[in-house]
Amino acid sequence: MKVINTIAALKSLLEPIKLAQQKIALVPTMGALHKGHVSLINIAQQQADVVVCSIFVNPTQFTDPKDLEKYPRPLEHDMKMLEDAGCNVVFMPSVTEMYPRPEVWHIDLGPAEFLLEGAFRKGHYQGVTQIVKKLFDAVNPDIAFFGQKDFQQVLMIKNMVAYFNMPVEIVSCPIIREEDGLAMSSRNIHLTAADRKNALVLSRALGYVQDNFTAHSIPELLKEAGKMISNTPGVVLDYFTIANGETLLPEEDKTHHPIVALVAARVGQTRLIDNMILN
Ligand SMILES: Nc1ncnc2c1ncn2[C@@H]1O[C@H](COP(=O)(O)OP(=O)(O)OP(=O)(O)O)[C@@H](O)[C@H]1O
Ligand SMILES: CC(C)(CO)[C@@H](O)C(=O)[O-]
Ligand code: BAL
Repeated sequence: MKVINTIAALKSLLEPIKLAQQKIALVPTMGALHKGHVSLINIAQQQADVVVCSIFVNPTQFTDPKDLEKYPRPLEHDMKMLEDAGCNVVFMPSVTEMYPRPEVWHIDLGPAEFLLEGAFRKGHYQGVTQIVKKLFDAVNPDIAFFGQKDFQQVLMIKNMVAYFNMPVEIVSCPIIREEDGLAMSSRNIHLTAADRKNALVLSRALGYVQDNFTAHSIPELLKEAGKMISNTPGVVLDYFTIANGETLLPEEDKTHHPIVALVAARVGQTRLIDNMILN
């Protein structure tokens, strides 16, 4: 496994591979790797010749400075996970490597930018697309893999790729969960034992909605899920919605496809997100 810290070194490693017409995959991450990230690498390995994983805690997508400051950075653990997963290249740049000078970034990501996560983390998707564009320019991948856990992020990245007309295929990969259903997330490390128990209500409420999607109306499903969450101590709901999977607007027509239930909540001091596709 090669560990690379600069764009120049990355380009000189990857350009001959690209010229030899080998397929290059990119798995962008912010580190603190878990089985969810490994699953993205494993899916990438099935579809490409060379897998590059980037680890970069991107400051421009954080809207809460405390969230950025306490973001976990367990470097040795990450290197071992990537080595064990058989990752070919790790790209781990510094902040100045990615942002050598002040820059203005703003692109039109469509109206869904301002909904859900975009409403609670203002400017978040400008920061995400800014760094993903830089990573795509540095790696020049044929294909890039993202988790469905960040459902809105995948939509925003697809919109960014369309905006710049970039020749990169974007693949959304299934959510990997703990045995009891909690979606794996780097931020789960911040949960206390009580939070960890309370956090289960998120996947349970989503599971309830998924299991009962044909039997009940959307307002009934939302009411029941809302009740489940508000009856759980220590959980403060930001949103629970049943939405059109393309516009992210609340969906009323059950025949539309895809429909997705999305949730975000603060569990103790930790903000978690999760979702399930319903049809
Ligand atoms: N449980 C999961 N299953 C599948 N993919 C995941 C999972 N968790 C994260 N990913 C994906 O891994 C990629 C890198 O995510 P990131 O490094 O932010 O990890 P994270 O666990 O989502 O952390 P965070 O606490 O920031 O939400 C993203 O495309 C994300 O959607
Ligand atoms: C895509 C990403 C690596 C960009 O910083 C980040 O938003 C993430 O980890 O999901
Ligand atoms: N996994 C999405 C990145 C973030 O929360 O900033």
